[in-house]
Amino acid sequence: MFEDFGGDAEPRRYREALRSAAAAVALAWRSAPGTVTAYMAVSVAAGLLPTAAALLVSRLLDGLTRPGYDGLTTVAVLLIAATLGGALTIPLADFLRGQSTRALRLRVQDELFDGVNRLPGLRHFEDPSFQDRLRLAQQAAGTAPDLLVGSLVTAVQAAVMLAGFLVTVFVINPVLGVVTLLLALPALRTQLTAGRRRAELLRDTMNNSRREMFYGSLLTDTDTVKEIRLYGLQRFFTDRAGAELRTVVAAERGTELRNLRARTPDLLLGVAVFGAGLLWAVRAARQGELSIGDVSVFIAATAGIQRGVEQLASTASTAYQAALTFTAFRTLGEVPVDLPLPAAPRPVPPLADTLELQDVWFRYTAESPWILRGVDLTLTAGSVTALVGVNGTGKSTLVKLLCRMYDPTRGRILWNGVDIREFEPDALRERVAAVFQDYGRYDLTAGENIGLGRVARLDREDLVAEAATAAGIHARLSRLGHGYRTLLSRIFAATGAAGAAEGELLSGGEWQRVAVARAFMRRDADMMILDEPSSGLDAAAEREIHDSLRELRAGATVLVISHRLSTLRDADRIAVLGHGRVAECGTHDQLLDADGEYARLWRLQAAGYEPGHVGVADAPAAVAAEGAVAGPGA
Ligand SMILES: Nc1ncnc2c1ncn2[C@@H]1O[C@H](COP(=O)(O)OP(=O)(O)OP(=O)(O)O)[C@@H](O)[C@H]1O
Repeated sequence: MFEDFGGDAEPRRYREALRSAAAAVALAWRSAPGTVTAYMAVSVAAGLLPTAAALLVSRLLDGLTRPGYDGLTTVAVLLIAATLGGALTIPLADFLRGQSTRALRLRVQDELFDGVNRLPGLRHFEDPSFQDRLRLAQQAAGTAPDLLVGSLVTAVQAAVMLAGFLVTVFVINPVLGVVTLLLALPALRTQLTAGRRRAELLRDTMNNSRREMFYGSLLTDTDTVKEIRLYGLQRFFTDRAGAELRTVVAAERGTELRNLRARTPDLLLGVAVFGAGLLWAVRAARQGELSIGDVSVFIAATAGIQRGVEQLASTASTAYQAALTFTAFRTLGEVPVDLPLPAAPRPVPPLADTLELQDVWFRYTAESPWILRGVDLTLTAGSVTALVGVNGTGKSTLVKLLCRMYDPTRGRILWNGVDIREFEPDALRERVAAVFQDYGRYDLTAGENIGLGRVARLDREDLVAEAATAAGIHARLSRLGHGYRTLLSRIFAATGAAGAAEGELLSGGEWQRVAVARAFMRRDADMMILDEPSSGLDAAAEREIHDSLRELRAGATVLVISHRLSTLRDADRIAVLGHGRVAECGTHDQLLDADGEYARLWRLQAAGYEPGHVGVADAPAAVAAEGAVAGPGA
């Protein structure tokens, strides 16, 4: 596992790395088998050429010193051919590597998103350690397979070159050959440790790197840049980004210093062996035991072996690091799904009876406080239920449970009497339309922003316009430069024929209507959930949406959450959530008669405006009411 590779026993870590390396190479192979084969072949050929060139140089030198030797031209031509081959294989290998990297990028994107999309709930996405892991997986998936294939090729090249040089040195001085080869072992171990340290560094600083990116994005994000300027936060966030980066850089420096210290003895030893070999070769040449050509080959081969050993070791280091980080990607598919899925899911029937929360308890983690503490609530099919309560009482949390983004920690939610855990989450969600409090604003066209509500009908302009009309946004969207095809974006520019940027902006309330229209694309949904659907709307729009809802909801079961009680008085039932439970439940009149929390909230808001009338005066009134109730209820 990714979490374990720092503290694990060495052999198990190597095994994990090997599995990851195999998976990464297999991934690269699956992406572009032909290109990867060609790349390897060209690279191996490139590895053979230096040895061939060294041998040819030796032949040439010997030929020059041997009177009457007539093969000089052939040797020279071969040497030129080897040089030419060397020159050609480099750009060709580069191109092939680029090709395989491009194919890999396409493949990785699919596999990564498949790994993420198979998680049905929200829990992992709201867990910072999962976010760290995801980021590492993303980073590793994009680079590790390529690095590993590259390392494999480099290793084969280095091994081929090494073998050639080793044979040469063995022929001249077997002892020196063995010693030089043995030197590879400590160097290899040092480099593997260096690779592990780098992989651990990447993992351990991922949170800092993500924060650094986050602070950086705040400084440029269109959503935050306004406040940043108003409050003069540029320096503040720049410093924070800088502090995170400094932490990463300091950790990197520490790791690289440790790696350098560990490597120095290996390097010194290598030079000592080379020096000894050189002295021996010079002495042997003086005594006539070696020819000048032998000495030149010997020097080139000893240096070549050391270079090869060094290259092999550092390749192993890179590969080990890449393999360890790739573990985050490889094991992404092993992340347990956050919602247990039934072995034999039941089909979700139309909601003909009730949707019932039975003694539902919920907290986000085992350490965090209970948000819901035994909620009992029955939504009758075809009726409108309103949910009210002060800020933070868990209304939106309850919505997440109804959409099965989370499962209740205790208790059950029954759809026509069947526990919703017996359904496929996607099948359940197919039957639900929702406007979340924090709905999405997609940098897509106006039509797409609405059509996403029923993506299979994204291109049905008639249905999109119908939903927009019901949400009271049709006229506005029709007036946009390109109507429903206008890009609603502040970060992307659609370039038109004249080359002008065509993205247009909507106001907050207009965006909210677009989100409502998106939900209205699912007018066939059994359950419609509206979490503060009109908080940003003007009075007329709010009335319009509620009228549409009345018209559209025919047959649908509706749950509306709102702080504006005036918009909820027509609901069939109003449930007041307080202290994690349904404190009161009834019709508007029943709750007023009961003279409890609802009646108190109602009177507070009514003091600001006529009940039922929604006008400009309701905004301050609502704020005043919320402020007044937040204290005791919170
Ligand atoms: N993902 C989360 N992880 C941990 N705690 C959360 C998470 N989301 C919400 N909470 C906590 O759950 C509590 C209830 O939040 P929730 O959004 O459900 O309240 P609400 O009743 O909808 O509030 P409001 O009226 O302000 O919209 C809050 O105190 C919040 O801190």
